Amino acid sequence: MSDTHTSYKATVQPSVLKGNIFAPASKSSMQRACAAALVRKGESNITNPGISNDDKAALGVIEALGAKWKIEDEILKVNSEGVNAAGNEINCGESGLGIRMFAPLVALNKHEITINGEGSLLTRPMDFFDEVLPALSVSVNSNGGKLPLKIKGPLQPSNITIDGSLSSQFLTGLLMAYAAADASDVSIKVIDLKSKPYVDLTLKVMQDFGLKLPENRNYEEFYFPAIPVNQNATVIDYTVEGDWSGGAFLLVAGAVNGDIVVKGLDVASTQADKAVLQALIDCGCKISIQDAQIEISSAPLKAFHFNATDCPDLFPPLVALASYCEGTTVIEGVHRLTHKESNRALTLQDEFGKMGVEIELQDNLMLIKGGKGVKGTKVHSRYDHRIAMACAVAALKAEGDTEIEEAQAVGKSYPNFFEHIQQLGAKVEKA
Ligand SMILES: O=C(O)C1=C[C@@H](OP(=O)(O)O)[C@@H](O)[C@H](O)C1
Ligand SMILES: C=C(OP(=O)(O)O)C(=O)O
Repeated sequence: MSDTHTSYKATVQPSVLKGNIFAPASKSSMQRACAAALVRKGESNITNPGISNDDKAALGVIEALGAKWKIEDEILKVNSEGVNAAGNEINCGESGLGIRMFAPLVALNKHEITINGEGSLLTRPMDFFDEVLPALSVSVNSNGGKLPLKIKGPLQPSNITIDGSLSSQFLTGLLMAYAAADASDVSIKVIDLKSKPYVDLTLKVMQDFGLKLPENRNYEEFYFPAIPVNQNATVIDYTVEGDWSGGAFLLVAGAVNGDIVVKGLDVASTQADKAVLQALIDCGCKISIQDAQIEISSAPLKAFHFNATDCPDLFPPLVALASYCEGTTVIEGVHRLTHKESNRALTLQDEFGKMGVEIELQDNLMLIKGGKGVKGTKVHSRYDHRIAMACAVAALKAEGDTEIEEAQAVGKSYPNFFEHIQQLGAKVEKA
């Protein structure tokens, strides 16, 4: 497998896309599957495993927490006896979901374990754990609310109330850990939960792996009943879903300058970023949504309104789309962008500004003044995979070439992104 961390610049020339492409595996689905396969005792066979840096980090974590895994005939086979860390260090790479989902699982161990990460993860907030884990009998020592975290359990589920407004990922981790600890007659109450569909995905994966499932009381309370569950009965077969988050860039590429078919995206998925379909319909591109594939091609595009509060990862592809839509597009949910791999409201404003697209930020609203032409120039990924992909898609119909520095950032979620658009006819050079 090629190294997805080595720095490179990608130069994208204006290109018309044509043909068929499969969306990549969803890292949200894959990372959850890894966690669920670790939690249950027995064998899990995971088809369509992801290969992104975040996915690889998740495999490293479950191994450090006691699971054994191998890839055979393209199927990821995980064997676990439940969470049981041999060592005292865990590294979550650059994955926000990784640290927030695995930290409560790490806390199931009795001995002290240090959790660390890399790149932008080192500056993202983790103070949630300082506040919440002590209420579950876990001692925590963070670096002023940042990584590294030193955690010593074992975590004991109890009735707690948490704040869900910063990220849903903390809840995802607690739900997995409560299931692993066989939580009984206890609930997690959540105030102001954001990114709700991501919690639906967590519950779906827990169900698919036969873990103990809480009752979802209107996203305000998750109640684990006092009924025991046999989490270990059979071999589990799970298929990692196609990725609506990465797929959104392909779909937008089709809408901006193409006539393509994107396969492997399930319209019945609980993934938050499936909502990209609404924006595509509203902007007036040609789109035909079928069970197994989406056909999409360009047409005169018009500005649209979209609320991305619960699907914040759609901001970057939608900004690329809005750049080509006549009029001012308004996207709500800017507050959700501050603590991603970059502060995405500002990085989108800066990098698209270089391409001649004016973006105005009005508190929670982003206004993109589209339809005035996009100019190819030198931009920077800001070490954020979604900024790199947004610039690349915007480059497809720009005037002149676009040079994207530190384009290897795409490896976090979609290492084959540039190869995929090349297969569709995009002229891309990596150097
Ligand atoms: O659970 C997940 O897989 C994710 C949840 C979202 O984060 P928030 O819940 O912090 O919005 C999303 O932005 C992130 O890329 C992946
Ligand atoms: C924010 C993202 O991921 P995470 O929070 O898991 O690092 C993302 O993929 O855009």
